[in-house]
Formats: sequence, structure tokens, C-alpha cells
Amino acid sequence: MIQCEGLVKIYKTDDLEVVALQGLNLHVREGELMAIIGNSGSGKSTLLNILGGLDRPSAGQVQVGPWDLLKITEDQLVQYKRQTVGFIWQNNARNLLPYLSALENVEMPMMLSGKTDRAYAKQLLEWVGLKERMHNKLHQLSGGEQQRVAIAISLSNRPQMLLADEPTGSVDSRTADMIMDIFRRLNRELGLTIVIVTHDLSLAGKVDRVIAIRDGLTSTEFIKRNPNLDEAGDGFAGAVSPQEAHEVYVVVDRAGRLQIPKEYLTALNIKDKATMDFDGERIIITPPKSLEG
Ligand SMILES: Nc1ncnc2c1ncn2[C@@H]1O[C@H](COP(=O)(O)OP(=O)(O)OP(=O)(O)O)[C@@H](O)[C@H]1O
Repeated sequence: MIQCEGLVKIYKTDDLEVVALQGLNLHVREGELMAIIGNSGSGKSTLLNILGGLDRPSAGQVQVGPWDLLKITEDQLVQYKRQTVGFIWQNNARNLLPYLSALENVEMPMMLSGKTDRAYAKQLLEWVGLKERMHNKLHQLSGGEQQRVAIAISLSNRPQMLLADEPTGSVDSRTADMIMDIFRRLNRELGLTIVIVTHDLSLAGKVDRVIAIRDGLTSTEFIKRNPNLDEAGDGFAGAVSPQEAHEVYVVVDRAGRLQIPKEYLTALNIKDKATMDFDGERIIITPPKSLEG
């Protein structure tokens, strides 16, 4: 569904260039439920905005389904945003209209693309557990309920892929669990591809695969040890870290490059050079012998 190769994003301001993504590789299969984690400033939102067609990449390759997001025209981009992706933000005020009811909010994007389908709008609100509240105005709903309306809205044009930027960032843990359950159901029952960006490690423990981004590059990958164990009550749905729930891999790109965690480098006092040895089974990285104290 998503193929990024050597993706680069440079933000240029008057006298400054910020390289937010520096040759990032990412592959997401159709129907996958996965998360991207990383510290503040690592490039997560930049990546999601590019995948959502809200921002243009500077270089590299990025393909989503049949769309090449580097070559896509402005007209095609409008179509892409309407038909292929659904977007959920932490701050859902961006896509909610407070003076309309939940149902009218879900119908709004349908109206804009000329295909209002009230029955489907109601079904979406039922899926997110708001059947009884669909005629309430937005201001009569709690923050968590509004976030669930935002999920229904993101699905109103039947996208193939859902992109969620810190979807549980401003709700309590009970609502966060509910939102993750909704995502899992949508993923399983509709086969929707879902990419969640978060810095919340416990949330990352509830998806099949987690990719860690560091300094604009994919650095580590966590793959769930047993994909069937994803229901509440089995230990995975609790506050487990991705390290406990997943196998951890370091990402090696096509050119053989990998990122070494900063704490390892600090512990060994490795700065800009290291020695690498191969003993037939393992690759061993040590500080350069001539520089050792
Ligand atoms: N519009 C912009 N203009 C200039 N620099 C930007 C712009 N947007 C992001 N950046 C810079 O790009 C880098 C990556 O930012 P990004 O928002 O993608 O990180 P993030 O991982 O999503 O962080 P957070 O978790 O805090 O949202 C940061 O150094 C940021 O300052």
C-alpha cells in the first residue's frame, strides 16, 4: 500500500534549511495496522503529512497504492485526499463543525464530494459507538466522543487507508483503549490499512508492527511475537512496551546502512568512527583501537 524509498523532506525558511526526513524507507502492506513512534522532532508528522497529501516531498520515492506522490498533479491530489486517505488528528477541532450534529458532520465530506449516503453515515457512527448520540451537536459531546466522530468523518468517503496523528493524545486511557479497539475492528472487518503516529509506547504495543523513526530515518522495527494475541485481557492490551510484545530489529537499508542507538555509542565512547569485525556469525562494532584510551 505504501512504499517510501529514500524519502527526503527539507523545510526551507529564510536563512535555514531543516532536513526533516533524510532518506527514509518505509513499506506498509495493504490491510496492515501499524504504528510509527519517535521523539518530538524526529519527523513523524512530516511523514504523515506527506502520506496524507498535505505536504509535498522534496526528493526520493513515495507511492501510495497507484499514486506517485512526487509526480501527482494538484487535481489528482484533491482526488487522492478525497478517495484514498482518511486523516485523524490529535486536535480534532480541525475537521469538526461545532454547530452541526454528529451525523451532519459525518455527512459533510460526503456532500462535498457529491455522494451523501445517510445510511452509511449512521452506520459509521454506530461503528464508533455513537448510535445514541448522532443527533447531538458537537458541543454537547465529550472530547473522547468528538474524537470518535472524527474517526467516523475520516471514513465517510470510504478511504482505503487511515492516517492518525497522535489519535489518543488528548483523551484519557479508557477512551484511548476504546479508540484502539475501533481501529482494530476497522482494520479487521473492513481490511483498512491504518498508520498511527505516536510517541505513546503503550499504544504502540497494541499494533502488529511498530517502526521507530530517529532523526528522519527509520531506525528500529518491532514485529508482534504472536499476532493472534491482540485482544484485551491477554497481556498485550495492557501497558506493555513494544519491546515486551514484539521482536525488535534494527533496520538495514538497501545500501547496508543502519542506525546505532545513541546510548550504545555513548557507552562505548564511539564518535565518528568505529571498528567492525565479522566472526563468521556476528558483526562486532567496537571503538577504533588506535583511539582507545
Ligand atoms: N513547516 C516547517 N518549517 C520548518 N521546519 C519544520 C516545519 N515542520 C516541521 N519542521 C521541522 O522538521 C523536523 C521534524 O518535525 P515533525 O513535526 O515532523 O516531527 P515530529 O516527530 O512529528 O514531532 P512532534 O512529535 O513534536 O510532532 C523538526 O525539526 C521540525 O522543527
